[in-house]
Amino acid sequence: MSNDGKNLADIVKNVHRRLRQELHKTGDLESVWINHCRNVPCLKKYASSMHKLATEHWEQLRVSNPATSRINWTWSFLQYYFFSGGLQQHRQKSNSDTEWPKLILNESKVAVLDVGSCYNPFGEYEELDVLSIDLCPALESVYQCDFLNIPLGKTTVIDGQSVLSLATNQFHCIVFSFLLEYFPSPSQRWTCCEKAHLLLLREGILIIITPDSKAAHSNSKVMRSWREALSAIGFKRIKYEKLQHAHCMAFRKNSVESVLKAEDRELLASKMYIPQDFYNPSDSENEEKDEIKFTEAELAEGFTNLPLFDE
Ligand SMILES: C[S@@+](CC[C@H](N)C(=O)[O-])C[C@H]1O[C@@H](n2cnc3c(N)ncnc32)[C@H](O)[C@@H]1O
Repeated sequence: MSNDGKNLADIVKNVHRRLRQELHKTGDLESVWINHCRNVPCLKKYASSMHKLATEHWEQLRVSNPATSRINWTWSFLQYYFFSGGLQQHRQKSNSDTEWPKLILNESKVAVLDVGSCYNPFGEYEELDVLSIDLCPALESVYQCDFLNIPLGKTTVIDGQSVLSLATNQFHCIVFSFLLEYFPSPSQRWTCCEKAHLLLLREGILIIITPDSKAAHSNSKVMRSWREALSAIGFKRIKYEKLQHAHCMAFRKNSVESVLKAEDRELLASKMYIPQDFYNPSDSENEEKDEIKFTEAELAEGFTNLPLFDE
């Protein structure tokens, strides 16, 4: 990547690192998050850097090598699932007698909620009816909203450029593209996934994309842990693929909400970890070495556990 691209990536990574540092120092997740949301100059710098990084630098790679793109991957999965019989195949596999509502696609469009959208990358697809939200939008087509704290209710309320509440059981698809690792705590990642489950229609899809330029097996333990946590919420992973720079996953909402006990929720939330959670982020040298240590056996197991398709 050029120097400009590297500088932009550093701005983005430094915001993530600073959030982890603050949490490590204070242990007070709520205050760390509130202070972060109030730091408008920092949010705006992040938004413009991320926008530029994605549209000027990563876009070049997308053009020269489309198979590396998380946007292309998501679109191709949605085409398969909603327009080429994927939904019906998975309904049969799940042995469910659920009737998909007749209005499955309003005017043949898939209703997508893109959380942490930044610059509305899915807005280019006519077949998608996208509601793009972000803590600090880079473009006007994206609405301001803190997904962690947005109330869920019967209707989606939009006021000017802000989303004030979101309707449950409304979306065919929710996208978390490079979102979850922004948060300094596993419990925040868990909260996002629980909310996604409430917002999706039954048989809807949660897409999770998380960056990782290492080989697939090196973080297979982490991806397996996420899969277990999401399964307890009622999501079944129906597709996994490791691209050059990201893990891409599609989870299907297979069941209605399950009632979890408080202690189970705590344990499950802790499963939404990322390797960086375990390091003292004040030692910035660790940042580049942030991988969980694996035994040889775990590495071998990792190879067999990461097929292109799970089913
Ligand atoms: C790394 S960027 C990813 C942008 C885009 N989804 C992509 O794939 O290029 C993460 C985005 O998540 C947004 N974000 C972080 N926390 C959020 C929250 N609680 N609610 C909504 N957006 C959030 C950030 O503002 C940032 O734009």
